[in-house]
Amino acid sequence: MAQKLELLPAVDVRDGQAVRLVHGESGTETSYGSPLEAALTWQRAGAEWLHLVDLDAAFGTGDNRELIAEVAGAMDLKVELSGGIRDDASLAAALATGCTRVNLGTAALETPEWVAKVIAEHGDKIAVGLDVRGTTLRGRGWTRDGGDLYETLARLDSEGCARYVVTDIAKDGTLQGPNLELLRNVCAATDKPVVASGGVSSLDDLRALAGLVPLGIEGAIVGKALYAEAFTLEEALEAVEAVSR
Ligand SMILES: O=C(O)c1ccccc1N[C@@H]1O[C@H](COP(=O)(O)O)[C@@H](O)[C@H]1O
Repeated sequence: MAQKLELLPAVDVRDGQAVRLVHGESGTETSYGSPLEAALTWQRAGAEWLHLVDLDAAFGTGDNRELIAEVAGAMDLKVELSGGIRDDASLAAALATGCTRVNLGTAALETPEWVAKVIAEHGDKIAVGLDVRGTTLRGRGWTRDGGDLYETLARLDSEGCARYVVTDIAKDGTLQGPNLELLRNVCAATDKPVVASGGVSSLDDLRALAGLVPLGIEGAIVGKALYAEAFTLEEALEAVEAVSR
């Protein structure tokens, strides 16, 4: 039996609300109400993971730290926490939520020494989010260029980074399908597991990602497709289970 693709339904929080953005652009929010209710909905549907993002912290427009801690604390499932984790204090607050791992974006581009240190200290509790346009990384709410994808990947690999969360910004929030070519290329460049993010629109997209598990794709973040009810989480879990049988 092949390894099953892990599914990570996303709850992105802006100004206290669960939202989805298009291309990660501030101002494109569609609101989906209470983040806790959204997270509990995915948990009740059988999710094993939650991808929980503090978008205000990522954009530098404040934070939702207490709410994020409340959501993470209410979950029985595994939580991957992202957004604004850039120094010792924000990392300590993130880990104190009891999350399974954190996902660092901007810090990996702007403070590589600190990221190397926390990778050495925390091992697989640290993932790095590689958020790209083409092959150029973007940080600070995806508003600033942050270097070349493959150079950064090689550096992080050499520092022992445990896994990567790869987002094609051009696909994120668009329901246009994941960038399979990018994901194949990243998997070819690292031996570490890769979580795919951006563009999932259908069960066929999830089946295509499940087909990349042997290359190193470990999981897929699903956002807008679930909120737009393109399929249910139960259907998604069944679809990836079927590929692994
Ligand atoms: O998830 C989004 O839609 C998103 C949009 C714009 C910016 C960030 C976004 N998401 C997450 O934020 C972290 C990066 O945060 P930081 O740079 O470490 O502060 C990234 O990993 C995405 O998961």
